[in-house]
Amino acid sequence: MSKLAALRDTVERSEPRRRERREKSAGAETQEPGNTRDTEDRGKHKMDYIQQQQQQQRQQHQQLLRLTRNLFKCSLHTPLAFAFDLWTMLVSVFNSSITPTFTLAGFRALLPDLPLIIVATTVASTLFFTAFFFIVAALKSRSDHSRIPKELPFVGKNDKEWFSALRANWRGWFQSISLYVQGYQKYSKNGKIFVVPTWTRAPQILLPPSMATWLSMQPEHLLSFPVQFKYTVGHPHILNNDMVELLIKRELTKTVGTLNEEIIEEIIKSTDDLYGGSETAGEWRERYVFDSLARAVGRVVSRVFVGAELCSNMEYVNAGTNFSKMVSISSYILHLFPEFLKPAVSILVTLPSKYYARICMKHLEPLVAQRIKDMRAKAADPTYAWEEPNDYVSWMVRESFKRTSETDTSVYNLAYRIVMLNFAAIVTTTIACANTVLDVWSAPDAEEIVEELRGEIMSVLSETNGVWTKAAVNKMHRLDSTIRESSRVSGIGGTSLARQVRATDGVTLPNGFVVPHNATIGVSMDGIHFDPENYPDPKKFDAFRFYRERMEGGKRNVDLGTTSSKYLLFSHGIHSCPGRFFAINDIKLMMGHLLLNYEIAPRPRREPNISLGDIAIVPETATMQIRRRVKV
Ligand code: HEM
Repeated sequence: MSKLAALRDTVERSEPRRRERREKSAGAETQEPGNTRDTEDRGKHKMDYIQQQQQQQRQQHQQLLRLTRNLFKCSLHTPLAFAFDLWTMLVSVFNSSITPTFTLAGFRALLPDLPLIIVATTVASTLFFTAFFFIVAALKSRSDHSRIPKELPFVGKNDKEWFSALRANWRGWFQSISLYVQGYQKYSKNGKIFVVPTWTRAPQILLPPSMATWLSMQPEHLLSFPVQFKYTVGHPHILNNDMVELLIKRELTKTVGTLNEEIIEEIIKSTDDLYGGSETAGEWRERYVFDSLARAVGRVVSRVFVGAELCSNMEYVNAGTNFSKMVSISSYILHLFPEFLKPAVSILVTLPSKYYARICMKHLEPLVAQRIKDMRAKAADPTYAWEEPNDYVSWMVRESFKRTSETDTSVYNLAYRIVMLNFAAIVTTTIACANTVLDVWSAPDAEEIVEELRGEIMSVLSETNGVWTKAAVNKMHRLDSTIRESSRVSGIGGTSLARQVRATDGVTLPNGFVVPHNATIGVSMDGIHFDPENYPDPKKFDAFRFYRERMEGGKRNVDLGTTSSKYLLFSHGIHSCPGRFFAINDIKLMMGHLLLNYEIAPRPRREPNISLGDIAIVPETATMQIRRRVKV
């Protein structure tokens, strides 16, 4: 019997039973309590009725399962059948009802078996695309590997294997951390250079830590960050422009601490919405760690970027987060293709990020246009009844008044800068918050850590009447140490200071070795962060490690914002993250508020971050049990 015939059979066989059940249940409904004479009969009848209902529900579930199994088997049959199956499944899930399933399945069952030609075309095209993808990946990896100087040791590649370059890249995709740490121990510790494969990019040449400071000081025209914004984001005139970074350094960093009242207000609103306000005290809720924090962080960061009104529009906030995710995903996909195919492939793979950028722009363009109008009106007439908000949009518009080019003045270009600012700020800050929550509340001594942190925060805030002043936040050294330590052990990826050689003649390293044009270089961040010479017992999450170094070791440069060749979360040198002081302030405020106002249940284990190539992804399925604390 063909699969489709099997489905038709299931549907037909189930129909009389369904009719019978419907009749029974209709009868039961009319006979229910009102039709019985005495109380005993009524009670018995009610019990029967409930049991009947339960049994009916059980049968419906079983049928749904059986039907779904059959539908999936049939999915293999034809693409058209697959589309129907998917639709049927979705309807069933959303309606939690079996009726539409039967209707659609019945309709599906009426379809004739589609001709063999369609089945053959589907199979042939799948095989063709798989073979095409395999050949493209094999050729690209071979060409990428051939550009690496032969004399450098390669970790994770065996030249004697068939398709050695492709297989090495595969290892670079799934075993990256062990390769980075292995190569670091064997070569970097001895001052030598080595190479690691990456599935997506060309193999990366990793330099010993002794060259990290040199690497961090190289100018952009020699070595630059290996991004593909050309394809993933476009708008080169906006990206290759100084305005975003200038305003972060000149305005945003200067205001860190001064906008804490607004930031705390937004933190309170967003955490009340997500985790419950004081009226819910004591009630446990289960929340996804990453997703819920992304919503809160997106809102908080946006308060300073775009002001009080737009920051609470969750369509805008979520679109900003999704834009960042989709740009990263499309970049990873594009890295799989050779340069000449990227323009064509990018049209398809950037559709999701373009969609989210459009949602952001729908809100940003009118905001920027209105701000320009208001600021001009106020400049022309100081009595104009309008107060300029102290946010990134105002700083940007004021800066644009000093400039003349279309890139720096058009509403579209100014609004798109905010989209890119979100890209740099939201996901990175969320990762740091999510890692901290997971590391603290999964630690064996979670309760003691939380008690000490609460004690510190309360003691500092008692000196400022509960106000989160800049000085107060700076005094929270235990909190700072906890976030820094979490980012050391959990981090954002396996390598740091990744740079592509732009100089056509290559670049000469401090030891005289010449790295060729277009090669990618960097340092093994995992190796450095897990080196026992840098951090005793390096794999342990030791929340107060840096606090002790500060208090007992007399070290002053161990706060979260200090970068060094041994601590690379924010990179190091001339390209170290300019937004880190703003990010750190936000993370401390967010964690401080959670610690003081919420209780998070200790977690049985810390789900490991997922290492994909050179990035570390916080497991999005990790959840936390959280409740509002009862204040005494
Ligand atoms: C915990 C949060 C954050 C982390 C871990 C982080 C990390 C980084 C890293 C590793 C880089 C690359 C530096 C390099 O080229 O080697 C970077 C660059 C950058 N970050 Fe951040 N960042 C964070 C938050 C932010 C925020 C909140 C903003 C904006 C307000 C921001 C704006 C930027 C910009 C504009 C660059 C590019 C700098 C350049 O090209 O020279 N970042 N960040």
